[in-house]
Amino acid sequence: MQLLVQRVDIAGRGAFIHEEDARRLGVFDGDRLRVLYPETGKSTPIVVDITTSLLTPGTISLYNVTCTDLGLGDGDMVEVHTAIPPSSIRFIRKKMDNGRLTAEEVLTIVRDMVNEALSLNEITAFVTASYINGLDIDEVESLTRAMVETGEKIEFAGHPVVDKHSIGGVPGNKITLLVVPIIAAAGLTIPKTSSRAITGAGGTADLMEVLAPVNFTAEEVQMMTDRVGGVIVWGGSTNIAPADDLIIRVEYPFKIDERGQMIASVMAKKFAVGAEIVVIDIPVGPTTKVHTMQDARRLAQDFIEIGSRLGMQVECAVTYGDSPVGRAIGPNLEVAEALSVLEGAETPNSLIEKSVAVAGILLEMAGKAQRGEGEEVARSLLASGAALEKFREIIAIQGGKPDVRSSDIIPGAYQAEIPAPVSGYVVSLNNSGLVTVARIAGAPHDKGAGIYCNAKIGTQVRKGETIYTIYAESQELLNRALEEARRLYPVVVEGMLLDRIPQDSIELDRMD
Ligand SMILES: O=P(O)(O)OC[C@H]1O[C@H](OP(=O)(O)O)[C@H](O)[C@@H]1O
Ligand SMILES: O=c1cc[nH]c(=O)[nH]1
Repeated sequence: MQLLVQRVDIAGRGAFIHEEDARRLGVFDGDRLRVLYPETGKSTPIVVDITTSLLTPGTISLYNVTCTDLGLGDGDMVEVHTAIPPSSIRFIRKKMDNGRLTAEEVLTIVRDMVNEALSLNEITAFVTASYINGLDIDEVESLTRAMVETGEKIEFAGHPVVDKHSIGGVPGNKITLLVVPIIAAAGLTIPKTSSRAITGAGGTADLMEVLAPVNFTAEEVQMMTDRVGGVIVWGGSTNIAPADDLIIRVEYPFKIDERGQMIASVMAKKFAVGAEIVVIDIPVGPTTKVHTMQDARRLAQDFIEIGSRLGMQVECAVTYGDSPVGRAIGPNLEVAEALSVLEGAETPNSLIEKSVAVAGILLEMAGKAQRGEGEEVARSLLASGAALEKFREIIAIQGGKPDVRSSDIIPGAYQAEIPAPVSGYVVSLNNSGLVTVARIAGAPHDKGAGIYCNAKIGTQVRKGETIYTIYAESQELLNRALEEARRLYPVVVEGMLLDRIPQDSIELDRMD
Protein backbone atom coordinates (compact mmCIF):
# COMPACT_ATOMS: atom_id res chain seq x y z
CA MET A 1 0.00 0.00 0.00
CA GLN A 2 1.22 3.52 -0.79
CA LEU A 3 0.69 6.25 1.80
CA LEU A 4 1.39 9.98 1.94
CA VAL A 5 3.77 11.05 4.72
CA GLN A 6 2.95 13.59 7.43
CA ARG A 7 5.89 14.15 9.73
CA VAL A 8 4.73 14.32 13.35
CA ASP A 9 6.79 15.92 16.10
CA ILE A 10 7.11 12.89 18.37
CA ALA A 11 10.59 11.67 19.29
CA GLY A 12 11.48 8.08 18.43
CA ARG A 13 10.24 5.58 15.88
CA GLY A 14 6.61 4.78 15.13
CA ALA A 15 3.56 5.85 13.17
CA PHE A 16 -0.18 6.44 13.14
CA ILE A 17 -2.31 5.10 10.32
CA HIS A 18 -6.02 5.43 9.69
CA GLU A 19 -8.31 2.60 10.80
CA GLU A 20 -9.48 1.97 7.20
CA ASP A 21 -5.90 1.51 5.97
CA ALA A 22 -5.15 -0.68 8.99
CA ARG A 23 -8.12 -2.87 8.09
CA ARG A 24 -6.93 -3.19 4.50
CA LEU A 25 -3.43 -4.10 5.67
CA GLY A 26 -4.81 -6.47 8.31
CA VAL A 27 -2.92 -4.87 11.23
CA PHE A 28 -3.97 -3.91 14.76
CA ASP A 29 -2.61 -1.45 17.34
CA GLY A 30 0.92 -2.49 18.29
CA ASP A 31 1.53 -4.56 15.13
CA ARG A 32 4.54 -3.92 12.94
CA LEU A 33 4.81 -2.43 9.48
CA ARG A 34 7.81 -2.07 7.20
CA VAL A 35 8.01 1.40 5.68
CA LEU A 36 9.97 1.68 2.42
CA TYR A 37 10.98 4.99 0.81
CA PRO A 38 11.41 4.03 -2.87
CA GLU A 39 13.42 7.22 -3.64
CA THR A 40 16.32 6.08 -1.44
CA GLY A 41 15.56 2.37 -1.23
CA LYS A 42 15.77 2.66 2.58
CA SER A 43 13.28 0.83 4.79
CA THR A 44 12.62 0.36 8.50
CA PRO A 45 10.20 -1.56 10.71
CA ILE A 46 7.87 0.45 12.94
CA VAL A 47 5.21 -0.28 15.55
CA VAL A 48 1.88 1.20 14.53
CA ASP A 49 -0.91 3.07 16.37
CA ILE A 50 -4.35 3.28 14.79
CA THR A 51 -6.55 6.39 14.68
CA THR A 52 -9.87 7.39 13.22
CA SER A 53 -9.55 11.16 13.75
CA LEU A 54 -5.92 12.31 13.52
CA LEU A 55 -5.49 11.45 9.83
CA THR A 56 -7.41 10.82 6.67
CA PRO A 57 -7.22 7.43 4.91
CA GLY A 58 -4.24 7.22 2.54
CA THR A 59 -1.86 9.12 4.87
CA ILE A 60 0.64 8.03 7.50
CA SER A 61 1.98 10.12 10.41
CA LEU A 62 5.58 9.11 10.94
CA TYR A 63 7.61 10.03 14.05
CA ASN A 64 10.76 12.12 13.82
CA VAL A 65 13.46 9.44 14.07
CA THR A 66 11.82 7.28 11.39
CA CYS A 67 11.59 10.28 9.05
CA THR A 68 15.22 11.24 9.69
CA ASP A 69 16.44 7.64 9.22
CA LEU A 70 14.65 7.31 5.88
CA GLY A 71 15.25 10.90 4.72
CA LEU A 72 11.50 11.61 4.59
CA GLY A 73 9.61 14.89 4.69
CA ASP A 74 5.97 15.96 4.54
CA GLY A 75 4.31 15.01 1.26
CA ASP A 76 6.65 12.12 0.34
CA MET A 77 5.09 8.80 -0.67
CA VAL A 78 6.11 5.59 1.07
CA GLU A 79 5.29 1.94 0.53
CA VAL A 80 3.93 0.14 3.56
CA HIS A 81 3.86 -3.64 4.08
CA THR A 82 3.14 -5.84 7.06
CA ALA A 83 6.31 -6.98 8.84
CA ILE A 84 7.11 -9.96 10.98
CA PRO A 85 7.92 -9.21 14.63
CA PRO A 86 11.61 -9.43 15.64
CA SER A 87 12.82 -12.75 17.05
CA SER A 88 13.36 -11.09 20.43
CA ILE A 89 9.57 -11.29 20.92
CA ARG A 90 9.90 -15.09 20.97
CA PHE A 91 12.68 -14.86 23.56
CA ILE A 92 10.66 -12.50 25.78
CA ARG A 93 7.82 -15.00 25.55
CA LYS A 94 10.31 -17.71 26.59
CA LYS A 95 11.13 -15.69 29.75
CA MET A 96 7.41 -15.20 30.37
CA ASP A 97 7.11 -19.01 30.34
CA ASN A 98 9.96 -19.17 32.88
CA GLY A 99 12.50 -20.41 30.32
CA ARG A 100 16.25 -19.87 30.68
CA LEU A 101 17.66 -17.47 28.08
CA THR A 102 20.93 -18.11 26.26
CA ALA A 103 23.54 -15.36 25.90
CA GLU A 104 22.55 -14.96 22.24
CA GLU A 105 18.86 -14.60 23.11
CA VAL A 106 19.58 -11.98 25.80
CA LEU A 107 21.79 -10.06 23.37
CA THR A 108 19.04 -10.12 20.74
CA ILE A 109 16.49 -8.72 23.21
CA VAL A 110 18.85 -5.98 24.41
CA ARG A 111 19.90 -5.06 20.87
CA ASP A 112 16.26 -4.76 19.79
CA MET A 113 15.51 -2.62 22.83
CA VAL A 114 18.35 -0.24 22.06
CA ASN A 115 17.55 -0.14 18.33
CA GLU A 116 13.93 0.70 19.20
CA ALA A 117 12.72 -2.44 17.44
CA LEU A 118 10.75 -3.30 20.58
CA SER A 119 7.80 -1.23 21.78
CA LEU A 120 7.45 -0.01 25.34
CA ASN A 121 4.83 -2.75 25.92
CA GLU A 122 7.29 -5.40 24.80
CA ILE A 123 10.11 -4.02 26.98
CA THR A 124 7.65 -3.93 29.89
CA ALA A 125 6.83 -7.59 29.23
CA PHE A 126 10.54 -8.48 29.43
CA VAL A 127 11.04 -6.52 32.67
CA THR A 128 7.89 -8.01 34.20
CA ALA A 129 8.74 -11.57 33.14
CA SER A 130 12.24 -11.19 34.62
CA TYR A 131 10.73 -9.71 37.79
CA ILE A 132 8.32 -12.62 38.22
CA ASN A 133 10.54 -15.50 37.09
CA GLY A 134 13.99 -14.13 37.96
CA LEU A 135 17.28 -14.36 36.07
CA ASP A 136 19.95 -16.90 37.00
CA ILE A 137 23.62 -15.94 37.32
CA ASP A 138 24.43 -16.88 33.68
CA GLU A 139 21.51 -14.80 32.43
CA VAL A 140 22.71 -11.91 34.61
CA GLU A 141 26.18 -12.19 33.09
CA SER A 142 24.65 -12.29 29.59
CA LEU A 143 22.49 -9.25 30.36
CA THR A 144 25.48 -7.33 31.73
CA ARG A 145 27.63 -8.13 28.69
CA ALA A 146 24.75 -7.36 26.28
CA MET A 147 24.12 -3.99 27.94
CA VAL A 148 27.79 -3.07 27.52
CA GLU A 149 28.08 -4.46 23.99
CA THR A 150 25.15 -2.37 22.77
CA GLY A 151 26.69 0.87 24.06
CA GLU A 152 30.00 2.69 24.15
CA LYS A 153 33.00 1.79 26.32
CA ILE A 154 35.41 4.33 27.76
CA GLU A 155 39.14 4.05 28.43
CA PHE A 156 40.94 6.37 30.79
CA ALA A 157 44.53 7.52 31.06
CA GLY A 158 44.69 7.06 34.85
CA HIS A 159 44.82 3.60 36.46
CA PRO A 160 43.50 1.92 38.43
CA VAL A 161 39.99 3.00 37.51
CA VAL A 162 37.92 2.68 40.69
CA ASP A 163 34.19 2.95 41.16
CA LYS A 164 31.39 2.61 43.69
CA HIS A 165 27.72 1.90 43.32
CA SER A 166 24.81 1.62 45.67
CA ILE A 167 21.92 -0.71 44.98
CA GLY A 168 19.69 2.05 46.41
CA GLY A 169 16.50 1.41 48.34
CA VAL A 170 17.40 3.56 51.34
CA PRO A 171 16.25 7.17 51.13
CA GLY A 172 18.70 10.02 51.60
CA ASN A 173 21.60 7.92 50.31
CA LYS A 174 23.61 10.87 49.03
CA ILE A 175 27.01 9.32 49.83
CA THR A 176 28.24 9.41 46.21
CA LEU A 177 28.50 13.21 46.50
CA LEU A 178 31.07 12.63 49.25
CA VAL A 179 32.73 9.39 48.16
CA VAL A 180 33.61 10.50 44.62
CA PRO A 181 35.43 13.70 45.69
CA ILE A 182 37.20 11.87 48.54
CA ILE A 183 38.47 9.20 46.13
CA ALA A 184 39.44 11.68 43.42
CA ALA A 185 41.18 13.84 46.05
CA ALA A 186 43.30 10.75 46.88
CA GLY A 187 44.55 10.85 43.27
CA LEU A 188 42.45 7.97 41.96
CA THR A 189 40.32 7.89 38.80
CA ILE A 190 36.57 7.56 39.50
CA PRO A 191 34.25 8.09 36.49
CA LYS A 192 30.93 7.74 38.30
CA THR A 193 27.88 7.14 36.16
CA SER A 194 24.63 6.97 38.13
CA SER A 195 21.02 6.34 37.36
CA ARG A 196 18.17 8.61 38.31
CA ALA A 197 15.76 7.49 41.06
CA ILE A 198 14.46 3.96 40.57
CA THR A 199 12.58 3.12 43.76
CA GLY A 200 13.59 6.31 45.58
CA ALA A 201 12.87 10.04 45.69
CA GLY A 202 16.24 11.15 44.33
CA GLY A 203 18.88 9.12 42.50
CA THR A 204 22.45 10.34 42.42
CA ALA A 205 21.99 11.78 38.91
CA ASP A 206 18.93 13.75 40.13
CA LEU A 207 21.02 15.10 43.01
CA MET A 208 24.09 16.07 41.01
CA GLU A 209 21.86 17.86 38.51
CA VAL A 210 21.10 20.42 41.24
CA LEU A 211 24.74 21.50 41.01
CA ALA A 212 25.74 20.93 37.40
CA PRO A 213 24.63 19.37 34.11
CA VAL A 214 24.77 15.55 34.15
CA ASN A 215 24.10 14.76 30.47
CA PHE A 216 27.36 14.04 28.68
CA THR A 217 28.66 11.88 25.87
CA ALA A 218 31.08 9.05 26.63
CA GLU A 219 33.87 11.13 25.08
CA GLU A 220 33.11 14.07 27.39
CA VAL A 221 33.06 11.77 30.44
CA GLN A 222 36.48 10.51 29.46
CA MET A 223 37.91 13.99 28.90
CA MET A 224 36.51 15.43 32.16
CA THR A 225 37.62 12.45 34.26
CA ASP A 226 41.12 12.48 32.82
CA ARG A 227 41.32 16.17 33.69
CA VAL A 228 40.05 16.24 37.29
CA GLY A 229 40.04 12.59 38.37
CA GLY A 230 36.28 12.14 38.71
CA VAL A 231 32.79 13.01 37.51
CA ILE A 232 29.22 12.30 38.61
CA VAL A 233 27.04 11.98 35.51
CA TRP A 234 23.78 10.40 34.43
CA GLY A 235 24.40 7.00 32.82
CA GLY A 236 21.21 7.35 30.76
CA SER A 237 22.63 10.16 28.66
CA THR A 238 26.09 8.80 27.95
CA ASN A 239 25.25 5.93 25.60
CA ILE A 240 27.13 3.76 28.11
CA ALA A 241 24.83 0.75 28.56
CA PRO A 242 21.84 2.53 26.93
CA ALA A 243 19.51 -0.40 27.66
CA ASP A 244 19.87 0.36 31.38
CA ASP A 245 17.77 3.49 31.27
CA LEU A 246 15.10 1.81 29.12
CA ILE A 247 14.65 -0.85 31.82
CA ILE A 248 14.74 1.72 34.64
CA ARG A 249 11.98 3.76 32.97
CA VAL A 250 9.73 0.71 33.16
CA GLU A 251 10.70 -0.02 36.79
CA TYR A 252 10.27 3.55 38.14
CA PRO A 253 6.44 3.82 38.37
CA PHE A 254 6.20 0.40 40.05
CA LYS A 255 9.11 1.08 42.43
CA ILE A 256 10.60 -2.30 41.51
CA ASP A 257 14.22 -3.29 40.92
CA GLU A 258 14.48 -6.97 39.98
CA ARG A 259 17.59 -8.54 41.49
CA GLY A 260 19.17 -9.82 38.23
CA GLN A 261 18.40 -6.66 36.30
CA MET A 262 19.76 -4.62 39.20
CA ILE A 263 23.05 -6.54 39.23
CA ALA A 264 23.35 -6.21 35.45
CA SER A 265 22.41 -2.51 35.55
CA VAL A 266 25.07 -1.75 38.14
CA MET A 267 27.82 -4.00 36.75
CA ALA A 268 27.29 -2.92 33.13
CA LYS A 269 27.91 0.69 34.16
CA LYS A 270 31.12 -0.40 35.93
CA PHE A 271 32.34 -2.64 33.10
CA ALA A 272 31.66 -0.01 30.42
CA VAL A 273 33.96 2.50 32.10
CA GLY A 274 36.68 -0.13 32.54
CA ALA A 275 36.46 -0.13 36.36
CA GLU A 276 39.10 -2.37 37.88
CA ILE A 277 38.25 -1.92 41.56
CA VAL A 278 34.63 -1.64 42.68
CA VAL A 279 32.72 -1.34 45.96
CA ILE A 280 29.02 -2.12 46.00
CA ASP A 281 26.92 -0.65 48.81
CA ILE A 282 24.11 -3.00 49.88
CA PRO A 283 21.80 -1.34 52.42
CA VAL A 284 19.89 -3.87 54.53
CA GLY A 285 16.65 -3.19 56.38
CA PRO A 286 13.02 -4.25 56.57
CA THR A 287 11.84 -1.51 54.20
CA THR A 288 14.78 -1.54 51.74
CA LYS A 289 15.49 -3.80 48.76
CA VAL A 290 17.36 -6.36 50.89
CA HIS A 291 15.72 -7.38 54.14
CA THR A 292 18.19 -9.65 55.93
CA MET A 293 21.96 -10.00 56.37
CA GLN A 294 21.70 -13.46 54.84
CA ASP A 295 20.08 -12.07 51.69
CA ALA A 296 22.71 -9.31 51.60
CA ARG A 297 25.52 -11.88 51.70
CA ARG A 298 23.91 -13.88 48.89
CA LEU A 299 23.53 -10.74 46.79
CA ALA A 300 27.14 -9.76 47.56
CA GLN A 301 28.30 -13.18 46.32
CA ASP A 302 26.47 -12.63 43.03
CA PHE A 303 28.02 -9.17 42.57
CA ILE A 304 31.47 -10.60 43.32
CA GLU A 305 30.87 -13.54 40.96
CA ILE A 306 29.79 -11.28 38.08
CA GLY A 307 32.74 -9.01 38.83
CA SER A 308 35.18 -11.89 38.62
CA ARG A 309 33.62 -13.19 35.37
CA LEU A 310 34.16 -9.70 33.91
CA GLY A 311 37.63 -9.22 35.38
CA MET A 312 36.75 -6.67 38.07
CA GLN A 313 37.86 -6.80 41.70
CA VAL A 314 34.62 -6.32 43.65
CA GLU A 315 33.95 -5.96 47.37
CA CYS A 316 30.57 -5.30 48.94
CA ALA A 317 29.75 -3.06 51.88
CA VAL A 318 26.64 -4.29 53.65
CA THR A 319 25.27 -1.15 55.28
CA TYR A 320 22.59 -0.11 57.76
CA GLY A 321 19.34 0.56 55.93
CA ASP A 322 16.68 0.55 58.64
CA SER A 323 16.14 4.27 58.20
CA PRO A 324 17.28 7.12 55.90
CA VAL A 325 20.93 8.09 55.55
CA GLY A 326 21.27 11.52 57.16
CA ARG A 327 18.10 13.55 57.58
CA ALA A 328 17.36 14.88 54.10
CA ILE A 329 15.34 13.14 51.35
CA GLY A 330 14.84 14.71 47.89
CA PRO A 331 17.28 16.49 45.55
CA ASN A 332 17.82 20.01 46.98
CA LEU A 333 17.59 18.92 50.62
CA GLU A 334 20.07 16.08 50.06
CA VAL A 335 22.54 18.19 48.12
CA ALA A 336 22.49 20.90 50.81
CA GLU A 337 23.18 18.23 53.45
CA ALA A 338 26.04 16.65 51.48
CA LEU A 339 27.60 20.05 50.77
CA SER A 340 27.36 21.04 54.43
CA VAL A 341 29.38 17.94 55.38
CA LEU A 342 31.99 18.71 52.71
CA GLU A 343 32.12 22.26 54.13
CA GLY A 344 32.96 20.87 57.57
CA ALA A 345 29.67 20.13 59.37
CA GLU A 346 30.12 17.29 61.84
CA THR A 347 26.60 15.92 61.43
CA PRO A 348 24.66 13.96 60.30
CA ASN A 349 26.70 11.12 61.66
CA SER A 350 25.12 8.39 59.54
CA LEU A 351 26.04 10.24 56.33
CA ILE A 352 29.63 10.88 57.39
CA GLU A 353 30.23 7.38 58.80
CA LYS A 354 28.76 5.62 55.77
CA SER A 355 30.67 7.79 53.29
CA VAL A 356 34.07 7.36 54.93
CA ALA A 357 33.47 3.63 55.42
CA VAL A 358 32.70 3.07 51.72
CA ALA A 359 35.48 5.41 50.55
CA GLY A 360 37.86 3.69 53.00
CA ILE A 361 37.28 0.27 51.44
CA LEU A 362 38.07 1.69 47.99
CA LEU A 363 41.22 3.42 49.27
CA GLU A 364 42.43 0.14 50.80
CA MET A 365 41.61 -1.90 47.69
CA ALA A 366 43.44 0.63 45.49
CA GLY A 367 46.52 0.67 47.74
CA LYS A 368 46.04 4.25 48.96
CA ALA A 369 45.69 3.08 52.56
CA GLN A 370 46.82 0.09 54.61
CA ARG A 371 44.17 -2.48 55.46
CA GLY A 372 42.13 -1.15 58.39
CA GLU A 373 43.25 2.45 57.80
CA GLY A 374 41.15 3.43 54.78
CA GLU A 375 38.39 4.98 56.82
CA GLU A 376 40.81 7.28 58.64
CA VAL A 377 42.45 8.34 55.36
CA ALA A 378 39.00 9.09 53.93
CA ARG A 379 38.06 11.03 57.07
CA SER A 380 41.18 13.18 56.85
CA LEU A 381 40.57 13.95 53.14
CA LEU A 382 37.11 15.12 54.18
CA ALA A 383 38.24 17.09 57.25
CA SER A 384 41.13 18.82 55.46
CA GLY A 385 38.83 20.31 52.83
CA ALA A 386 40.60 18.37 50.04
CA ALA A 387 37.35 16.58 49.17
CA LEU A 388 35.42 19.89 49.01
CA GLU A 389 38.08 21.40 46.76
CA LYS A 390 37.92 18.34 44.49
CA PHE A 391 34.11 18.47 44.44
CA ARG A 392 34.31 22.10 43.30
CA GLU A 393 36.61 21.04 40.44
CA ILE A 394 34.11 18.34 39.46
CA ILE A 395 31.19 20.80 39.58
CA ALA A 396 33.18 23.28 37.48
CA ILE A 397 34.25 20.82 34.80
CA GLN A 398 30.63 19.64 34.44
CA GLY A 399 29.57 23.26 33.89
CA GLY A 400 28.15 24.17 37.32
CA LYS A 401 29.03 26.97 39.73
CA PRO A 402 32.03 25.80 41.77
CA ASP A 403 31.61 28.38 44.55
CA VAL A 404 28.11 27.14 45.46
CA ARG A 405 27.51 26.81 49.21
CA SER A 406 25.08 24.56 51.06
CA SER A 407 23.10 27.62 52.17
CA ASP A 408 22.47 28.53 48.49
CA ILE A 409 20.44 25.35 47.93
CA ILE A 410 16.89 26.12 48.97
CA PRO A 411 14.11 23.55 49.57
CA GLY A 412 10.57 24.00 48.18
CA ALA A 413 8.70 27.09 49.40
CA TYR A 414 5.63 25.10 50.57
CA GLN A 415 6.25 23.19 53.74
CA ALA A 416 4.36 21.37 56.47
CA GLU A 417 5.76 20.33 59.83
CA ILE A 418 4.38 17.04 61.10
CA PRO A 419 4.01 17.05 64.91
CA ALA A 420 4.55 14.08 67.22
CA PRO A 421 1.07 12.82 68.13
CA VAL A 422 2.26 11.77 71.63
CA SER A 423 5.35 12.18 73.78
CA GLY A 424 7.78 9.27 73.46
CA TYR A 425 10.62 7.93 71.31
CA VAL A 426 10.80 7.68 67.55
CA VAL A 427 10.83 3.92 67.05
CA SER A 428 10.72 3.62 63.26
CA LEU A 429 11.08 5.51 60.04
CA ASN A 430 9.53 3.57 57.22
CA ASN A 431 11.75 4.02 54.14
CA SER A 432 9.15 3.17 51.55
CA GLY A 433 6.50 5.31 53.28
CA LEU A 434 8.86 8.30 53.38
CA VAL A 435 9.74 7.80 49.69
CA THR A 436 6.05 7.60 48.74
CA VAL A 437 5.29 10.85 50.55
CA ALA A 438 8.37 12.59 49.07
CA ARG A 439 7.43 11.44 45.56
CA ILE A 440 3.86 12.67 45.94
CA ALA A 441 5.29 16.01 47.11
CA GLY A 442 7.05 16.14 43.71
CA ALA A 443 10.51 14.58 44.19
CA PRO A 444 12.66 13.90 42.27
CA HIS A 445 11.23 15.97 39.37
CA ASP A 446 10.65 19.03 41.56
CA LYS A 447 14.12 19.51 42.97
CA GLY A 448 12.86 21.41 46.03
CA ALA A 449 10.43 18.66 47.06
CA GLY A 450 11.24 16.14 49.75
CA ILE A 451 11.32 15.41 53.46
CA TYR A 452 13.55 16.53 56.30
CA CYS A 453 13.59 14.08 59.21
CA ASN A 454 13.70 16.37 62.26
CA ALA A 455 13.76 13.35 64.58
CA LYS A 456 15.51 10.08 63.80
CA ILE A 457 15.16 6.65 65.43
CA GLY A 458 15.76 6.82 69.19
CA THR A 459 15.10 10.56 69.50
CA GLN A 460 12.91 11.54 72.44
CA VAL A 461 10.10 13.86 71.35
CA ARG A 462 7.35 15.69 73.18
CA LYS A 463 3.79 15.72 71.88
CA GLY A 464 3.48 18.46 69.25
CA GLU A 465 7.22 18.66 68.49
CA THR A 466 8.07 18.41 64.77
CA ILE A 467 9.11 14.87 63.80
CA TYR A 468 9.50 15.55 60.07
CA THR A 469 8.89 18.33 57.55
CA ILE A 470 7.48 17.88 54.05
CA TYR A 471 8.62 20.31 51.33
CA ALA A 472 6.96 20.89 47.97
CA GLU A 473 7.01 23.42 45.15
CA SER A 474 3.20 23.86 45.10
CA GLN A 475 0.44 23.97 47.69
CA GLU A 476 -1.49 21.32 45.76
CA LEU A 477 1.32 18.75 45.89
CA LEU A 478 2.00 19.59 49.53
CA ASN A 479 -1.68 18.92 50.36
CA ARG A 480 -1.58 15.60 48.52
CA ALA A 481 1.63 14.59 50.30
CA LEU A 482 0.09 15.51 53.64
CA GLU A 483 -2.92 13.33 52.89
CA GLU A 484 -0.64 10.40 52.07
CA ALA A 485 1.46 11.04 55.18
CA ARG A 486 -1.68 10.84 57.32
CA ARG A 487 -2.52 7.52 55.68
CA LEU A 488 0.96 5.95 55.86
CA TYR A 489 2.37 7.23 59.18
CA PRO A 490 5.95 6.81 57.94
CA VAL A 491 7.40 7.96 61.28
CA VAL A 492 6.22 6.08 64.36
CA VAL A 493 6.56 7.42 67.90
CA GLU A 494 6.43 4.78 70.63
CA GLY A 495 3.13 4.69 72.41
CA MET A 496 1.50 6.35 69.45
CA LEU A 497 -2.13 5.72 68.60
CA LEU A 498 -2.14 4.89 64.90
CA ASP A 499 -5.84 5.25 64.27
CA ARG A 500 -9.16 5.35 66.11
CA ILE A 501 -12.00 3.56 64.37
CA PRO A 502 -15.33 4.50 65.96
CA GLN A 503 -18.02 1.84 66.23
CA ASP A 504 -20.46 3.67 63.93
CA SER A 505 -17.90 3.74 61.08
CA ILE A 506 -17.75 -0.09 61.17
CA GLU A 507 -21.52 -0.27 60.98
CA LEU A 508 -21.52 2.14 58.05
CA ASP A 509 -18.89 0.02 56.28
CA ARG A 510 -21.05 -3.07 56.71
CA MET A 511 -24.06 -1.28 55.20
CA ASP A 512 -22.01 -0.34 52.08
O1 LIG B 1 16.14 4.99 43.59
P1 LIG B 1 16.80 3.85 44.30
O2 LIG B 1 16.21 2.52 43.92
O3 LIG B 1 16.88 4.08 45.79
O4 LIG B 1 18.34 3.76 43.89
C1 LIG B 1 18.88 4.22 42.78
C2 LIG B 1 20.14 4.96 43.11
O5 LIG B 1 21.14 4.07 43.59
C3 LIG B 1 22.29 4.20 42.87
O6 LIG B 1 23.12 5.11 43.50
P2 LIG B 1 24.64 5.51 43.10
O7 LIG B 1 24.70 5.75 41.64
O8 LIG B 1 25.56 4.42 43.54
O9 LIG B 1 24.92 6.75 43.89
C4 LIG B 1 21.74 4.60 41.53
O10 LIG B 1 22.64 5.09 40.64
C5 LIG B 1 20.65 5.57 41.89
O11 LIG B 1 21.12 6.86 42.06
O1 LIG C 1 22.18 1.76 38.99
C1 LIG C 1 21.36 1.06 39.57
C2 LIG C 1 21.20 1.08 40.98
C3 LIG C 1 20.27 0.27 41.54
N1 LIG C 1 19.52 -0.53 40.75
C4 LIG C 1 19.65 -0.55 39.41
O2 LIG C 1 18.92 -1.28 38.72
N2 LIG C 1 20.58 0.25 38.85
